Amino acid sequence: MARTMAEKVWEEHVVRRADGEPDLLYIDLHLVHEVTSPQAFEGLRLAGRPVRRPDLTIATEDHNVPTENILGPIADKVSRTQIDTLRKNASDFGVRLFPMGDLDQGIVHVVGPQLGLTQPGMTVVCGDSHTSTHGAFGALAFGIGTSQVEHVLATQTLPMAPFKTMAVTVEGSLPPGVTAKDIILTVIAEIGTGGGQGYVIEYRGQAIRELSMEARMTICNMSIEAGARAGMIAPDETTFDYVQGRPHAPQGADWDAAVEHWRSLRTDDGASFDREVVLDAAKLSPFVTWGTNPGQGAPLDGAVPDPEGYEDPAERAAAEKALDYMDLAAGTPLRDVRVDTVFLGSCTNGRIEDLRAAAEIIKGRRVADGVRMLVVPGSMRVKEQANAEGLGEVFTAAGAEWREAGCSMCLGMNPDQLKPGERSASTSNRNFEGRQGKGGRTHLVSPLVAAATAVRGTLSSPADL
Ligand SMILES: CC(C)[C@H](C(=O)O)[C@@H](O)C(=O)O
Ligand code: SF4
Repeated sequence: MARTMAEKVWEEHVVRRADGEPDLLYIDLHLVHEVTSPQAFEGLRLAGRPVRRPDLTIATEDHNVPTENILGPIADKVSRTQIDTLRKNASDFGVRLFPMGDLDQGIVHVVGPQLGLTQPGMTVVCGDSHTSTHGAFGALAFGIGTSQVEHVLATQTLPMAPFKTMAVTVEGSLPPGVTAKDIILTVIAEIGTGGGQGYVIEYRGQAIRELSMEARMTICNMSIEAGARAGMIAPDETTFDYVQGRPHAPQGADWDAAVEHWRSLRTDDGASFDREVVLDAAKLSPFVTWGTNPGQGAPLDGAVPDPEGYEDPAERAAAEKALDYMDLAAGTPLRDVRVDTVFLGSCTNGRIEDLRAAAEIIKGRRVADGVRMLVVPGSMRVKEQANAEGLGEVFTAAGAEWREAGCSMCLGMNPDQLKPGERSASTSNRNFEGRQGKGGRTHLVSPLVAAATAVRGTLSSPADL
């Protein structure tokens, strides 16, 4: 029978199947960070169990790290405790850790792919919802909770409930100036933040095939914002070129065998999906959010919607509440919305291509008066590469702050936060109330829109400059 890619990868990892029980899956790669791992390690400690496969487990510091003065002590006590606990756990259990100051440190979802740890056909888990990022390689990658983290640490397996399959096909080529971020924000606005619930989404079609690996990661990263269990893209030459030669990639004959296997993972012709969504790339344009969930978005060319326009009473009420929190009036052109802060970074858009795209726009220009721009590389390797290409200088010459790697202003777990009432254009993935700091207001945007907005001070695209 014709099968989808997700079904193939799943089947290859089933180690136990029994009637009326979830399949027990083998886990190829377990990524760990400081926020969701302390109780999991503590559970092992209490049970006197070791980590089953320390060689398949890798930890990094990202959420709680400051992005300035990283070698000094962490001022915030909670953050310091989280980091110290991870360091102790990694050392007690023999897990490799990338601490602040290490060249391999960075956001967990940037570090895995960059080291070649993430590979096609793998099962990847992490106690983090944006683990869906790794699906860009044709891996089946799930965010898991802390009790599941403990299960994987102890057994390298995980019982998993069955999933439904969805295909999101983006036909044709993207117009210039339209990016992966615009695709995924449009998809979420279309299917809603609950539209993906229970599904593994496979993104396909010409526009997806034409994306770089980094852009594919941006798309899969936000699958969770549509409520999906995971997102995937079929591995192809773009994938193989990206993985080849990375520190953990297979080599020589192993590489050839791996590529042959990876090619077999694509969805068979004639395989059926439980749901299909089709988008025409030519109709897409820069897309931004106006509300307080990632599905409340509109084309930048448009205006803040009128809640009266929603037929569904729940959607209308949500829009009213969002506009109130965001302090926006219905009908305001989105281009007139003034921001205080621009945040370029996160596991959605903090990779080298994102920085390059933004730097190209910022180069020779200035960040607008009264606007603060934070540029935060997703990893220290990204920072190193950016500096080698002169991008750091471009950002600082324009008046932006060029920081060290971490989650930073993507969420308020470190010193990089919005003040109450401040408004940001942010390349991250969540615009929930208070996400970037208590009372902060977030507009999700692409790196191109972030850069143009920094220059003009109002939500803008490079075409406006
Ligand atoms: C802290 C962590 C559990 C959380 C997640 O799971 O996604 C964070 O990374 C986020 O983006 O909100
Ligand atoms: S960058 Fe943001 S979304 Fe990504 S792992 Fe960190 S907090 Fe979560």
